[in-house]
Amino acid sequence: MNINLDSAKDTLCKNILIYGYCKYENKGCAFSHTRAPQVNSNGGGQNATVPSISSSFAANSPSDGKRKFNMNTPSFQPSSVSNMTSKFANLSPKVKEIPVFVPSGGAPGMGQSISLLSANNANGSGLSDDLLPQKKFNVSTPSFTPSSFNTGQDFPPNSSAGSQPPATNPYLPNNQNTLPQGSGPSEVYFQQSANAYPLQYHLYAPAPPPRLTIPLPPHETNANSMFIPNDLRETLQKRNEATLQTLPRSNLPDHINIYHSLVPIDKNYEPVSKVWCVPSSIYKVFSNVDGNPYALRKIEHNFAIVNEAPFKTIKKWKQVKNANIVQLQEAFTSMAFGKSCLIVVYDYFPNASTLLEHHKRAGMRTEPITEEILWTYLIQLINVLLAVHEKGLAARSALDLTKVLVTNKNRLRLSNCGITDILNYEKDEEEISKSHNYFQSLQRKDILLLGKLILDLSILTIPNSLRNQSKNELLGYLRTSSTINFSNDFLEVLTKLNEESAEFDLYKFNQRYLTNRVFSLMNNLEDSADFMEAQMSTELENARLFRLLTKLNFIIDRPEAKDWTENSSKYIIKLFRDYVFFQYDEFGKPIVDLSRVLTNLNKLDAGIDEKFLLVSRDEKNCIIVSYKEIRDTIDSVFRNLSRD
Ligand SMILES: Nc1ncnc2c1ncn2[C@@H]1O[C@H](COP(=O)(O)OP(=O)(O)OP(=O)(O)O)[C@@H](O)[C@H]1O
Repeated sequence: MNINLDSAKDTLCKNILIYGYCKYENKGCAFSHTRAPQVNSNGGGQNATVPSISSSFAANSPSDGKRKFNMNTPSFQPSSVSNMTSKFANLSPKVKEIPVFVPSGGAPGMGQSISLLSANNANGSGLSDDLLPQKKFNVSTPSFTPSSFNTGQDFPPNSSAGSQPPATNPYLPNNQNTLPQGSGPSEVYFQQSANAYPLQYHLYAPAPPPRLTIPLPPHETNANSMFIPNDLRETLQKRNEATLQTLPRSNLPDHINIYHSLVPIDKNYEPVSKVWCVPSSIYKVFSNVDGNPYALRKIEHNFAIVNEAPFKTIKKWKQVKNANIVQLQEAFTSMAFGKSCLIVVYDYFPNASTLLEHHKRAGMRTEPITEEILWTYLIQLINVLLAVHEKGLAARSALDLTKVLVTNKNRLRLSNCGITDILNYEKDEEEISKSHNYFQSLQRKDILLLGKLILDLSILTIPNSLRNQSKNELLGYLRTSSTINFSNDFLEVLTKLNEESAEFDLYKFNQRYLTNRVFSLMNNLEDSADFMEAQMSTELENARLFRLLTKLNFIIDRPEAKDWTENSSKYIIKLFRDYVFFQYDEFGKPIVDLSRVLTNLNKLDAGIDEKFLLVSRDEKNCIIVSYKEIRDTIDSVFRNLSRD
């Protein structure tokens, strides 16, 4: 290993950083063993303006300072930096040796197009004037809350238009028990979360419509194409927001077994479930064990659950692994709500909606039904039914428009599985004692439920007044209507699924009617995966560039840093910042070019040998320097900073 002894003695030994001591300290280790000074937990000295930070870190750190929070720790530092001491130490730049070009009298010349105009920087040193200690970052500074989100006062002007009647929220204290017009319960919970800082989506300028887009030459691109599309980003951000949403005040229990932070997620709160005919509600919760969010279903059962027997299918349900099911985690009873309730916990899918909500929500914009969507749904539901039946189970009431979730574009998941098995346990046991084929008959009923579900969705294409007919009449109407354009294949499948014959072989049905359709679905899924991968690759560099910018901001304009003179190594960092961000064109107009920033930062991060000219703001000093030299300087200054 090549170690530059000159620079090594200024570099803190990695063993000190990681272990707190170096066993080679007096046995030839060339690196510095001077320990960092102690953090004063009383907030003295440098830390006086940030007492809360210093005291909290001090409380957690051992007195010898070994484990002091340090940006230089191996987990944080990019590998290129940690290798720097050994690999590139002898390449560290000697700024004083870099040729300095001083133009005579600051005459306009080669540096003009990148001249840095700074009206308020009269001293020309490149330093900003506002280096006052009170400007230090302080965590106790009150945070900014947008006025429209003040707790309990205003609601955002764009909250959904008053289409729903006021509902009663059973979980709020009495004085706030009425929801404003048009706000679903979850929206109100969100507003009342005192610590919520909703993202202002409008801050991201949307891409202009194609007719307004200025045609660009083929080698140019605009900022929108460099990042993931706005709508995809917004969807993902909204999901994150929904996942992290909390409810500060409620009369819900603090925790139920290992689950805490309950937030109701029923969009249309109904006290009694239409499917199980017992009071039921669903909450987003967090697990104490793994910290993940889950959907917790509470059911107030009207019979006593005194032993494990009703839960006998739960183990099997937990074993059903399928892309089209909401995974069941566990089921138990709890007294946390004041009386015995059945609790069933599932995976949580933020902002998921039920098929009913997705296609038929009163007063809301819903996705119109097409034959292609119905084929996609059918294939996914048959896929999950095959997996469920294979385990000797039956989906039962999970095959309902209010229980099948849409978790992504055209992506279905069967949810709330296993609940009917628990609630119907005694009746099922009776039936099983009478007939050994009871579960097979339930599986046959699943096919009829599936047929009904697809039929219910298909009739959303016909006028409302014609929907209240019998199953056979509806099928007849769909076949003969001149306004409905379902293919013969689809109508045959729909009829087959709704036939009440004793025998139905799901595998044969699959082979006969769905094989060709599966290829088309597979094609769409592959396209979607390719799209997502392409989007991910546009964001690939973000973390790297963010770390680089963070480093630059840690270094530049530090209030306590005095050494920014022209001969200091830090000077070129500052000139580089000016070169990247504070450029003006030949007409004196600021250059706000994102691709230029990205190009420069990428070159800096890669540390390439390309040389370029940096000019001081007063245009008296010019330095020719390479990206590699700047990167090495930044690394060395940052190392020193994190060692102090
Ligand atoms: N696992 C889950 N992850 C995320 N959201 C879920 C999950 N399960 C259900 N939801 C959401 O919870 C909401 C309420 O579901 P629920 O099954 O109670 O519907 P419902 O129409 O009220 O039916 P019911 O009449 O049985 O109460 C739906 O918007 C659904 O999207």
